[in-house]
Amino acid sequence: MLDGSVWRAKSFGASGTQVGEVVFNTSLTGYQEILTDPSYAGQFVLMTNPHIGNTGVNIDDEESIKCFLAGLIIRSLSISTSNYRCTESLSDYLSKRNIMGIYDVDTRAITRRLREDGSLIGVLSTEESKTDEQLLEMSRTWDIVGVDLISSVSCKEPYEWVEKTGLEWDFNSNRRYGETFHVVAYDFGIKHNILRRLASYGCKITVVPSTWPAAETLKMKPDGVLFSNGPGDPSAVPYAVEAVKEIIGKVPIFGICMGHQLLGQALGGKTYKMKFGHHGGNHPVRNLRNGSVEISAQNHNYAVDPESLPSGVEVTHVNLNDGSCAGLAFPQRKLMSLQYHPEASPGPHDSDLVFDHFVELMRKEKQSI
Ligand SMILES: NC(=O)CC[C@H](N)C(=O)O
Repeated sequence: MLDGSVWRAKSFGASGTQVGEVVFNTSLTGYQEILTDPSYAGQFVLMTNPHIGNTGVNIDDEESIKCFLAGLIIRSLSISTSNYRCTESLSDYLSKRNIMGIYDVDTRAITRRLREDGSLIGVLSTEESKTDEQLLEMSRTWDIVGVDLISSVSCKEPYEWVEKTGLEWDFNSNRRYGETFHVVAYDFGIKHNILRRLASYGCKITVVPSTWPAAETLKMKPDGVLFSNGPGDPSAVPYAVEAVKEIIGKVPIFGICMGHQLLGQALGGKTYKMKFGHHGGNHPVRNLRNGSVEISAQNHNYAVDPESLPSGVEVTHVNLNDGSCAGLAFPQRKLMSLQYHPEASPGPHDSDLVFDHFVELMRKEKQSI
């Protein structure tokens, strides 16, 4: 890693040499959804839960069309899989997708280091011919800051999304209205469960690429626009901030994670890189409007600086671990956003009703016209 440390481990999945940013994720389970979350592009995910692989993988839990992350780092790779939904072992799955994994490495020691030093660039290699010094040099000359990662994970053409959450997994199906709202969803690396939850809440969705012009979006006369999650540095994608700026105030808006950060910038605020970010399914967040606490799923390395926001913008949620901004609203401009993941997948479902709040925002707007 960039701090000069070298860790010996066993390899599984693909072989080769890969560079990326090392982050740790504290989720106890849900590794398949984590592997297919496009927001991990350019990163190695280190799971702090030591036992990974015991439920295998299945065909339904994919959060995108492929694994975009740089690789997986775990303590112990389960020698067997036991789950009625399992169709493949984790190891075969990673091999087929050409993703590197390592195990039998002291993940607790690496996590402690990341907590002290912050996220670090690392290199995974199975190539005996490469010296430690060569690998360390790769970690010194590669960076994730300032790089546009959303364009490499976004869809290339618009498409419609209709699939809802399967009934056996829909724990919140009582709050539905039978009315349909057309949402244009910007794909900065969108997780499928955001689309499924919106569909379950009565939305007809058109997913558009990250570079889709705002004018084209407005021509579609959507009831609302969603700005999705996505990988990397929000300051590296000024074209997306411009699109957000052009849409603000014209239709109801919901931003999630990267979408929230782009909204923060479009409103005139600043984002900054956090020391080691938030990645896990156990982050307490306080809703400042009603005082309630949600346990949330999170995955981000950047955050919006609330001090930098203009007046009128309300901080609606704070992360209780470090006090950072976890949600915004600007009622006059019909927008709301969360830094974390209400769609979970994986993670707790406490925040699911925010999709209902977005639908409410669209309903009010429709009634007022
Ligand atoms: N999940 C996301 O959308 C992540 C947003 C951004 N890439 C960050 O790391 O902060």
